[in-house]
Amino acid sequence: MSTIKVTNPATGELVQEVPVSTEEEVQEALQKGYEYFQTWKQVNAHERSSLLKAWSARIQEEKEGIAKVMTLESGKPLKESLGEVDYATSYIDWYAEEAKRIYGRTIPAHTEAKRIIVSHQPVGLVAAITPWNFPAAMMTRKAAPALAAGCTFIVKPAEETPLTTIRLVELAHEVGIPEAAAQCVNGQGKKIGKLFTDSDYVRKITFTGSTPVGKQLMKNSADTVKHVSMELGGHAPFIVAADADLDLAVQHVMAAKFRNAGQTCICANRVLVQESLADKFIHKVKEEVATLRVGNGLEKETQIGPVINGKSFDKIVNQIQDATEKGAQVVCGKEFNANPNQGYFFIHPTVLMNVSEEMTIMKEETFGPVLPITTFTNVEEAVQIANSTPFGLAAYYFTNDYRVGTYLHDQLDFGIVGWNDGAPSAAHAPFGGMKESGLGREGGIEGLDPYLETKYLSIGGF
Ligand SMILES: NC(=O)c1ccc[n+]([C@@H]2O[C@H](COP(=O)([O-])OP(=O)(O)OC[C@H]3O[C@@H](n4cnc5c(N)ncnc54)[C@H](O)[C@@H]3O)[C@@H](O)[C@H]2O)c1
Ligand SMILES: N[C@@H](CC=O)C(=O)O
Repeated sequence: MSTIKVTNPATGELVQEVPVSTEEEVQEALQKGYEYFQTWKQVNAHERSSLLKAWSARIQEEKEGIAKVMTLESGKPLKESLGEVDYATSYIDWYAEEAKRIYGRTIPAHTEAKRIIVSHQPVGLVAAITPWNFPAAMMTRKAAPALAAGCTFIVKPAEETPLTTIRLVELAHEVGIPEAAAQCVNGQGKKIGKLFTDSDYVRKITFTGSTPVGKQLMKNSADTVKHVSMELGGHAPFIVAADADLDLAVQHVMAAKFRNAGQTCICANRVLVQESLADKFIHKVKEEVATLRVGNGLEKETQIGPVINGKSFDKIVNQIQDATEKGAQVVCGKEFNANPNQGYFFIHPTVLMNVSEEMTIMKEETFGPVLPITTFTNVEEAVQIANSTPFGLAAYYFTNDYRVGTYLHDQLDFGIVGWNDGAPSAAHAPFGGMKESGLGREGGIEGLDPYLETKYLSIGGF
């Protein structure tokens, strides 16, 4: 039997081995999900809602255990893993309520002889592929709206972090969500992704991960014209205007950059500070970064865990080296504590100044605890730098001038905009990107639409 070896990126130790689903098992699961859809879609919305609420409550009962597993497989500090369990159940709670609000409408007809009615029905079997950086929340924010809408659901978690997802799916079954309505298969992304996209049983692919993989999934979904939702990479600018509240901006850049060791798709990836405030800002950030404790996520005082694997470690180190070779100065950081042979990968929080647009770090997502700072002279220039990327997920700006704030809101080509706010994620708000950062929204009322078909009924003969 082939297995995935799940290892702890803080120690390199084996956490658990997980059986890889065979092609036959995946096909069987897809068929089961497809067939059961006919039953699940008829379960009334209030019952689906109650089952989702029971699932959320059961996860909360096991919060500590789930968080520990999450830390072991992802390296995330335990406090953040506990926070992610809450974040994950907040999606289930939200869609448990939304399940009861899938309304239709009537449209005034153009003739007395007709009635026009619009209703919604679930799209069918939904196949999800999820990343390692939020192994609980990225799954529940797909599973909860899918199940709420009446879709059946199958997920393939990241190879690095399958354990959290497997447990959450088991808990769904424990509370009575039928096994065929929520399934989990495990294995290599490319292989299982192809089985998902090739399958006629699957009506929708929902993915969170890198942009190249998202593009491939979209291409592969074209032959069967599947619905797709794509939550892909980001390259968030964090703009600090001259009039900004400095303490607030620094507090929020710390959260927006260093959460999960910089491994979130909405992490601040480029900091743009107006020239007159730059020295003060850099000084304060340096002081704050110096207080961050790097270590094993299970240790109570740890704020920055390891990065997920050697590939990620190399990418981040290369970005730092490229920047320094091209003239960036290291304000603090550039200490590494990694041993590829033993399988652990730590990068100490690093702040770079004098970065410029030709450096790789200003073009590519970092997914690590590195904060590059550049300056701008006026807001028009800040917008030009911020928008000069194929990505359009999150952008942040700090200003107390409503004219500057409104201008930036209007000009920035990003799906999520934080004005004096570096932590915009919430289950009740639409999360998603423009341009190559994705398609569709997760969370909020918008997060249910991608799981619903619109059906228009025209009744004649009146
Ligand atoms: N938007 C996000 O939340 C997010 C999350 C994780 C990674 N990323 C980005 O992706 C980069 C690399 O991380 P990664 O390699 O783990 O991401 P990835 O896109 O390769 O992996 C994410 C998921 O996709 C699966 N996958 C991989 N190749 C696939 C394929 N060809 N077909 C179908 N599924 C496939 C993986 O098994 C995993 O479940 C990061 O540096 C970051 O830029 C973004
Ligand atoms: N960090 C994101 C998800 C992607 O990384 C969130 O805040 O939900």
